[in-house]
Amino acid sequence: MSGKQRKKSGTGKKGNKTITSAISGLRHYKWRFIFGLMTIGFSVYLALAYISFFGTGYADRSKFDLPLSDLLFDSSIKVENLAGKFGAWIADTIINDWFGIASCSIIFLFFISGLRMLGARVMPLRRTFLHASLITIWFSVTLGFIFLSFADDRYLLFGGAHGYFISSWLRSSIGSVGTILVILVSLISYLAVNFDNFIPFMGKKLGLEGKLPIHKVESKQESEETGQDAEGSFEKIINLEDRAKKDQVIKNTPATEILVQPVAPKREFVTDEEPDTHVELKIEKAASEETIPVTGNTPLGDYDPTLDLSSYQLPSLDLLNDYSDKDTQVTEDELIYNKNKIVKTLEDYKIQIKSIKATVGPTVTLYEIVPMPGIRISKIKSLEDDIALSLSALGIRIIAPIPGKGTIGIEVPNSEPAVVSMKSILSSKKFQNAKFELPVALGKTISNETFVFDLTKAPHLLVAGATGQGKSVGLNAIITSLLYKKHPSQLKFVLVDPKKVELTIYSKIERHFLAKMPDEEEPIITDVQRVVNTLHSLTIEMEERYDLLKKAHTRNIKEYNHKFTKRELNPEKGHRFLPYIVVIIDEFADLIMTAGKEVELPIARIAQLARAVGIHMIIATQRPSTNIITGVIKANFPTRIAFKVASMIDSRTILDSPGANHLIGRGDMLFSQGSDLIRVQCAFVDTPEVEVIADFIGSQRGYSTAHLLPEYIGEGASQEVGDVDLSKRDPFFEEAARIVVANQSGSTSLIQRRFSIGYNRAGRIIDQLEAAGVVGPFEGSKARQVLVSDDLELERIFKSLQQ
Ligand SMILES: Nc1ncnc2c1ncn2[C@@H]1O[C@H](COP(=O)(O)OP(=O)(O)OP(=O)(O)O)[C@@H](O)[C@H]1O
Repeated sequence: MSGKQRKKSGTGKKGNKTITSAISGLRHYKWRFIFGLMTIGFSVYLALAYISFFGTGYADRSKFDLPLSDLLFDSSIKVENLAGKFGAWIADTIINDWFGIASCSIIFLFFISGLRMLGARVMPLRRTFLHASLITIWFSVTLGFIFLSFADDRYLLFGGAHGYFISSWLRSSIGSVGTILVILVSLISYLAVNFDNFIPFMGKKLGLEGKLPIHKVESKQESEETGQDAEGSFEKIINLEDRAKKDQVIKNTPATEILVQPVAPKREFVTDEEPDTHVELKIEKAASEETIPVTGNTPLGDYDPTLDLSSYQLPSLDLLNDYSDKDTQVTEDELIYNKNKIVKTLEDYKIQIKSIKATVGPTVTLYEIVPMPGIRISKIKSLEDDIALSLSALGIRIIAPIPGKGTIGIEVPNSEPAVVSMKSILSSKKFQNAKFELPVALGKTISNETFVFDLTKAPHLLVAGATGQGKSVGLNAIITSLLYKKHPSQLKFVLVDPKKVELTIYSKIERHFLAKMPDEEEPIITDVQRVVNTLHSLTIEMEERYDLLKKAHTRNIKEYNHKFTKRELNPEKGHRFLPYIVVIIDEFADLIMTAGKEVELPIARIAQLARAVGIHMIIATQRPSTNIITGVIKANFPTRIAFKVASMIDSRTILDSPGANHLIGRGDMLFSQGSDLIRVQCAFVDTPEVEVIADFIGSQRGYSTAHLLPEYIGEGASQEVGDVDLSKRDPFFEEAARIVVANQSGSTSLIQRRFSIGYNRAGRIIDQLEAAGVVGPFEGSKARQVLVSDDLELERIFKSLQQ
């Protein structure tokens, strides 16, 4: 390729990049806000022009035949329309030249688009557009037909030019009666397709009840669910797709069948001549033909936790920026210069080299040398500073020997480090094909390989580094990788950010990915007391999860969830799908300084035990001193990440070895797991990119609240049964007692879940049950013993309480 050609293709690439970055810039929420506002403004203006046209169109009609430029720029021409000359012209165009008075749908569509750009969760655009278009065309033709004979001498064409043209064509082709039939049949078909209750409604009106091919069960369930009558509403049309799926779940059809079922039009389920129950029967038959599970339960497909938010879409890679234009290659000259300097410095100290090999990484190049036999490795190691001096470069690190290779490595920073974009890392095969439970793509290693690790194996992570060296970017990279792989039903974050700036971006994904205690306002925890309470609440969650694991005879969350999805665990007995919980604590030092042991102990306890139940912690600090990263913390956080730190002592505090003090900053880091120490260039993800991702997730349908952690009762709360006043029993008391006896389990969480109440109230009910003699006393984390064995005995207790 000639130099010219190369230059040309380079420019083309750059052009593409400019367009891509411009597009991703436009997706930024601020731009969306501006466009949204402009679109709404335009729709209001159109509405004004449209409404005003009905009063002023007659007076203005002589102006509409003028060319637009004359109309707009000739100041002697005046119009009556309140939206001015342009308004008069556009109203005349959309009404008379297009679809007549039904053109108001265009204004409505603009308005809805504007609201959606502003982030409002109103009607889905594509479906609204489809329905609005069908309704507009129908009205246009119908009005065109009705007012056909007035068309020539009026300033207002009710059906517009479109309606006039189509209806006159229809009338000349199939006559007036044919046209009326077309209009009526199309209307009835539309209503029948989109309103489930239309056919039964018509059947009833025409006295054909029970003779029409309808799906009674579905209609019944639907009206029970919505409380709406036959006519339904537009809202109902647009929710049809979701509801169709939900109905399938209710009917216990196998999951595989649900997924392949065409969702929206319910008429798919209708078989012309068959009785109402046919569809139901067919589904059940299909299910019973499958092998019946050993448990003898009704055969069900695997439980799919993602069905709760079945339309959820993972963020796409387009949301991320590509920083590859900042990619700079290390030149051959630079490599040779560095090699010569290294060889010369070593020779100065009488160290002969057999061979030297360079591996170019994104920010650092590794020179691997094989010394002549008889050279002591410690001698080379001691020359770190001399080599740094001769290369006049900071951040030189000597690895002697490179584990498993028998060579000595000298890492030299590149003169122009490249930025490793998050996009390149997430699009890598290694990450895309990663089969880990919680895959985290961190960056690129020195040999330019994508570095991916499994957080569940970590199982907790300590991140440290001096200020401004890339910690926050690192945390964002971790969160981003998880968001790109996991469905909201599978993962929840607990975010602690005493600085109140770094993690607040994620509050938008509260109803998808965040967990918090009930009654908490803010999803991101910034206050020390709330941190302490949340940590205790996590400890309760951990204990509850251990209970569930024990009851299910499983050893860890993976086995438990597997059993649950295979429907081998009964939700009636308190079993539930357990999402992973990742607790991220930024600025851990601030917490330790203010709350000391109050936070250290629960953190250590969770870190010691929570691995098996799917709770993982990531704590970050800029002050890696021994009073912050204590022995207890260190012992429980085996995986550590060190960004550049100020001193060798700090490096030892984090990694138990020097090295982090020789890093070059800007995301250059050492990843330590067990005895492995890997140098990685952290992927770069900028705050606006994270905002766009959070916006994308936040704008999708989510759960009604954040994932709720168990309520935590402070230490002072009384457990005294003597205080319980049985004359003021909770309204759920009797029902709770029946559940406890039926399940023979006196667990607070069971009651909490059954009645969807907070931990405090469930705890009070349990105390009342204890006072009434239904359950035994408090036994630590174990569920209480149930003292009543059957309903008869329970009824006797209820009677005695009423006396
Ligand atoms: N992986 C990276 N690649 C390129 N540049 C980076 C990378 N990580 C960080 N930087 C640069 O370093 C700057 C500081 O990073 P960051 O905000 O993550 O530091 P920090 O350690 O969190 O600082 P603080 O503790 O003060 O919040 C970023 O604005 C960015 O310019």
